[in-house]
Amino acid sequence: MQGNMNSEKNGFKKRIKSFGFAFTGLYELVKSEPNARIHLTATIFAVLGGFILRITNAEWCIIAIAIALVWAAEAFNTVIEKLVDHLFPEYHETARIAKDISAGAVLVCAIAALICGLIIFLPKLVLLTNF
Ligand SMILES: Nc1ncnc2c1ncn2[C@@H]1O[C@H](COP(=O)(O)OP(=O)(O)OP(=O)(O)O)[C@@H](O)[C@H]1O
Repeated sequence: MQGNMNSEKNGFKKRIKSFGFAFTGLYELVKSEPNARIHLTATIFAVLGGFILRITNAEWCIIAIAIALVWAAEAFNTVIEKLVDHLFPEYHETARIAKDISAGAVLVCAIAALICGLIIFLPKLVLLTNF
């Protein structure tokens, strides 16, 4: 029983620590990647825009998914870049292809997020400027 409780405690502590590592990872991402700082700026604008233009719950869900998609793609792209740089310090065709495909994935997500943002915010901005 005592052993169980201890392992649960350790398990809970471990979960908290894991959250800490995950936040450190996000901090490293923003610190080391200029693109991540662009995503951060876009995220702040999207959230502020959401409040100012009073978007609906469904629109918030779409914006949240779009933001998460871009951040996740950028994070995985950075991981791939770092691993590729470690494995192939010199020019290598495999490294080029891996990095280009990974960058392509970010581009696809960013374009989708931009389209969602335009569809949601543009009509509201037009209405706002008309009155
Ligand atoms: N070791 C390598 N071998 C071959 N080509 C490479 C290598 N490293 C980078 N490249 C090529 O250079 C491009 C840019 O790589 P780099 O590591 O500078 O990424 P980046 O443009 O800085 O990406 P990000 O802006 O997302 O950090 C890659 O997409 C790839 O085409």
